[in-house]
Amino acid sequence: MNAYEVNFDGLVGPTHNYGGLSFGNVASQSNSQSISSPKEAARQGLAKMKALMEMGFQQGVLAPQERPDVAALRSLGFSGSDAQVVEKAAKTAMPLLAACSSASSMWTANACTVSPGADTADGRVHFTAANLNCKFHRSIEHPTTSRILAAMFANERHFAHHAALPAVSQFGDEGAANHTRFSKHYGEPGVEFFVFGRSAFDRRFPAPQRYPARQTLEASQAIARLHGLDEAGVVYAQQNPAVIDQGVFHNDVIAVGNGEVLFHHEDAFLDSDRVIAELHDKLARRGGRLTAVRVPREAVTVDEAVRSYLFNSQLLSRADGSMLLIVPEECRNDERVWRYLSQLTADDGPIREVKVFDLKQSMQNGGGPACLRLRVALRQDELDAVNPRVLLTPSLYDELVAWVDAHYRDRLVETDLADPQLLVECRTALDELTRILKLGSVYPFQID
Ligand SMILES: NCCC[C@H](NC(=O)CCC(=O)O)C(=O)O
Repeated sequence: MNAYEVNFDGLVGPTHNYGGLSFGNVASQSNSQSISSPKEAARQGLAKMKALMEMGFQQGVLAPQERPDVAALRSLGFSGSDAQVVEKAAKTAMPLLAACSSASSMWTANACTVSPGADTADGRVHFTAANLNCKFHRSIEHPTTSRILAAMFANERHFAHHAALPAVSQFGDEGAANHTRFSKHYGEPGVEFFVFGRSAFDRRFPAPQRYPARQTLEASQAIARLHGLDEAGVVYAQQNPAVIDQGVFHNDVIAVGNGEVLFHHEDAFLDSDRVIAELHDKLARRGGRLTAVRVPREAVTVDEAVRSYLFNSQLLSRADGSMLLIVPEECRNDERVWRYLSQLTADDGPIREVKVFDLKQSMQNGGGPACLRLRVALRQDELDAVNPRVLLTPSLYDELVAWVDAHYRDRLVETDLADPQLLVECRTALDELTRILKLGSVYPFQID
């Protein structure tokens, strides 16, 4: 039976702005208070989705969230009508309003962790929503994320959904950004690779000193248990704490894997040789042959990787078995990174082509091509069970562009978040979107 990797890209929400909310994420911190364009951001994301669809890849869409999150503000003590809640928060606690207004759910690599049916004990595709509890503005995403995933993958025979892990930092979980899967073919058992930043319960593991490690070993282990993964098909690795301290807040800022290929910086992991050897052995027992493309620091420094987002790329398998790398424009603007990429595709390795996309609006908040997509490997029968309206087609693309143009602002700054009209605009847009994508009622304003 055929099997595919389907990329579900996050549709950027109408409140996309630069709140400077993510300590440890260099782009988010340095672009704080810049002027954003929600419309341009959404269009840039849609252009990438369309391009992949036109290249023949399976492409899906994941809906944004209701923002400002009035329910979250109410839980923090703001009261009155919805408009009053927003006004009071703006007057007395602007940082909280900004946090409750972030469009951060666009980075769907952080929506959940997914294990394909070929890897799990019951043969179903398993999803665990990420609690994202390192940052308040992201910790409020998972209840709606769970409802949206349930509406997209609404078939109990094929899909199993798990609620987010306990909402404490000891089980800090950032979803697929710290998870990669290797396999010879998408429909066959593979090796799931979990990369964590620290251990919460075992003091023998080192930890970063400057910036937080968002993902814990214990969270990754819990997900492997929930999904019913076989130890023979699981590898855990600790991210190098030194690179977290240089701004690598998720593993997908320093490594990306697909099929039988791992593309990574030489400083990405602690005990790198052991990690690669274990991946190699476990994949070999699944009938695959790992190729690790290791980028030396002489070619690209960690700092250059963080600024260009070289590794926050999409590594895609083409029909002929070779691979294509989707990188952000920032890679072409960096002379050394671009030189490295030119050499990479000229060499005899698995990566034969590089395509560049302008994702500046998202990049300025630290979200590149890989952050913007959730990968779900599906066999044909599982793909047939997905809500068909969330799979991109030329006509859905046209509909979504028209929807963005009708509802999104061209420009947004922090003071605009205080405008109660923004909430009305957001709800009107999302109400229409749930009809376009046939999601049913998934937003708090639709169900409360
Ligand atoms: N995978 C990419 C995630 C980027 C995301 N940035 C943010 O939330 C920045 C939002 C702001 O600063 O407005 C994060 O750090 O989790």
